[in-house]
Amino acid sequence: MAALPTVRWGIVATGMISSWFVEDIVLERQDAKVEHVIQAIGSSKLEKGQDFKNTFCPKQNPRIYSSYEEVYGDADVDIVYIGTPHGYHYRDCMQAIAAGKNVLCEKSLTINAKQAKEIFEAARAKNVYVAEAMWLRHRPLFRDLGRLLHQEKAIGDVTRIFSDFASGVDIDSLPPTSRYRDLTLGAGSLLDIGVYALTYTILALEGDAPGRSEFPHILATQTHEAGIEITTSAILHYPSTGRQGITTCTTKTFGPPGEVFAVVHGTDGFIEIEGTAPSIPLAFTVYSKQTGIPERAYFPKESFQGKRYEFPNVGRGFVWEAENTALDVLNGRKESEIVPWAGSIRIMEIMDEIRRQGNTVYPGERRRD
Ligand SMILES: NC(=O)C1=CN([C@@H]2O[C@H](COP(=O)(O)OP(=O)(O)OC[C@H]3O[C@@H](n4cnc5c(N)ncnc54)[C@H](OP(=O)(O)O)[C@@H]3O)[C@@H](O)[C@H]2O)C=CC1
Ligand SMILES: O=C1OC[C@@H](O)[C@H](O)[C@H]1O
Repeated sequence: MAALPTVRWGIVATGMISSWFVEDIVLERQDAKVEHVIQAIGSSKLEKGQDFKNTFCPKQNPRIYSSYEEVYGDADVDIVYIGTPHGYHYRDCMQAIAAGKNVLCEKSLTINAKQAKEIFEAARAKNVYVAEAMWLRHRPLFRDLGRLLHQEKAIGDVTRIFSDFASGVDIDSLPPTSRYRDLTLGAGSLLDIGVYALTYTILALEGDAPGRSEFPHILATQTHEAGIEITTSAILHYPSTGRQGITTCTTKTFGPPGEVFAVVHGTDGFIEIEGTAPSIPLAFTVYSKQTGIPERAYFPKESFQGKRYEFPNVGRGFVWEAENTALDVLNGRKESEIVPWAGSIRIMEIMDEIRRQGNTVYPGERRRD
């Protein structure tokens, strides 16, 4: 069998998400298209980096550094994966780009749209690849959902969507330095989990070209506890199509596990999406409109069999993102088709407007009325 092309990752930060990502990409898979090498690990402490390697990629032989800058300076690193809290994404992306590195950076890409635009401008100037690690967009479920909605028009023309991400975090019990509490790290439910609920909304309402349609009218409200935004509700309305979405998120409670977290309605039916969490969707069901009885165009759900599509997870679900990103870099692309720059800017702009209305301001930002 021909050897697989190799991509050499530099991992920046050794927190939870970096461990999930690295464990997944070193999984041995029959259908792998790329061999992922963990070339370097950068951490605030050398011992943390060493422990990380021993625990999450024991068969790899990375260089372990006690700074992120050394990862950026390592000539054998093809792409840097940034797993720091969102408050540091701008700094870390800019430093990696300045060193000429390709970058895959965790969601939310930045704190605001201005920072995201500056990152993309810097990447363009340096001719390097940058993408936001919105792993949801790389999942086969998400791709098939988009195709059914917009190419096959399985529910006719999309008219609206409800989408939610509820995740119970006992913020009070966490130390003030936790990324769920520290505003300099980007604490708040919208940037942490609302970004997923919005990703479904944008897929449904903006179609396959996120960020290229008109900007929606937005009506939003946010609740804060001890200065941290813990609950957001937003209505998005696209005037030219009349499409509407209600997008909500909260860190105050868990949604029912495995239950529906988003529903998309169209002129000919609706689709329910479910899974472990909105970031880990596992199935959706398409319900079609009944014809011939105009006043009862839909059966009550209990007596109606929808068509269910299931999508098993592989590992934790990061392999698709890692593989698509590696192939982009190996093929010399500078931008992901799946998570394009315009899409990341659009979602940051929408979150900026929601935060403006909700009065959520991060350090270094000016309050806008
Ligand atoms: N795609 C997904 O499903 C998920 C994505 N995420 C995203 O990943 C990012 C990180 O989240 P998560 O891994 O949960 O966070 P953690 O707190 O677990 O880890 C963050 C790591 O960043 C480094 N770091 C640098 N400066 C700081 C600082 N001042 N305070 C704390 N940590 C710092 C540390 O690594 P070191 O000491 O090694 O330098 C730390 O371990 C966030 O942007 C989040 O939105 C999070 C969870 C799931
Ligand atoms: O990306 C994420 O997905 C799962 C959540 O629990 C986590 O807080 C968030 O960062």
